[in-house]
Amino acid sequence: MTNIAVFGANGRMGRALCKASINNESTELVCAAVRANNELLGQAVKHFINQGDSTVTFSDETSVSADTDVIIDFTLPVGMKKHLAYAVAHNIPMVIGTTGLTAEDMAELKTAAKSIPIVFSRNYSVGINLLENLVKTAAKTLADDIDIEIFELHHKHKIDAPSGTALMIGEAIAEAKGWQHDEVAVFDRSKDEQTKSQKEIGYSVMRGGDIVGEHTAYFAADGERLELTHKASSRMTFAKGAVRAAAWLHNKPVGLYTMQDVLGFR
Ligand SMILES: NC(=O)C1=CN([C@@H]2O[C@H](COP(=O)(O)OP(=O)(O)OC[C@H]3O[C@@H](n4cnc5c(N)ncnc54)[C@H](OP(=O)(O)O)[C@@H]3O)[C@@H](O)[C@H]2O)C=CC1
Ligand SMILES: O=C(O)C1=N[C@H](C(=O)O)C[C@H](O)C1
Repeated sequence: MTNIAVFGANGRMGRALCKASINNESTELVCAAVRANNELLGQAVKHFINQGDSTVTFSDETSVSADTDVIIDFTLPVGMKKHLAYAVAHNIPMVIGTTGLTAEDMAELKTAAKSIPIVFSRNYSVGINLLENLVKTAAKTLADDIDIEIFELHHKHKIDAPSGTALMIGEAIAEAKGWQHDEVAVFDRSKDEQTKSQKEIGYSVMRGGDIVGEHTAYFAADGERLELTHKASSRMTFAKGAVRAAAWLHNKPVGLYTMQDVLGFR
């Protein structure tokens, strides 16, 4: 059994993670942590997530249950870094899904993974992790005159853009092509006064309503176009994946892992 503490437990993903931790037969939710000023402190989690059989109450993120085996964090970069420091200080493995991280944030995460085991993925669905491998095959197989674009759609509350998943897909394509992602990523064409170059990965973003998350990688040539699309229709998909990652991570050696490792894809 893996005892899980969910940080940011009142968030959209936090709620789904609490539910998934309760419902997975290899895991138990032992702690639902929120910020010290949160009005939910002390209230029963089961009422909040409509899950009848948990006795856990919301607790302060600075004092996590002593029997925690793995912390899960889907918050914001500033929160994630605070929670990462807590996990390192208390020697607790961590599953991280927070997106919008800078290169400096990633460097911090990699340093932390030298003292605790960490799974970090910008998408915990099985489908996107398979898509990551499919786009690599497409990028390697298709001729050099292909134009590559990534389009993502998310709900109106999402802060970071492009999504972490879109960047993950773009980075996978760049790696397969032998390109430096930073050199080929194009986020804005509004000031371009010339046509695109062949060595580009263009990103487009749509935000609206309650869209859970959709990603398409386009490989467009003269005369044909390949579109590889993934559509998530429930946050429980990501939550179940992250809880699966937590159970997998429990008792693993120190190091930085991804969902590709959890799924046995590499
Ligand atoms: N990797 C994946 O598969 C997925 C990743 N995500 C990512 O997960 C993250 C959260 O998304 P979502 O649940 O929709 O967002 P929400 O806005 O619903 O939740 C954010 C949570 O983070 C907490 N938080 C924010 N700032 C801090 C802080 N400084 N310290 C502590 N806690 C903080 C919030 O607490 P409070 O209410 O107190 O502000 C809240 O609980 C995003 O980065 C998103 O991109 C989402 C889905 C899948
Ligand atoms: O914020 C979200 O909702 C999501 N964020 C992740 C991302 O940035 O890729 C994953 C998923 O698409 C949902």
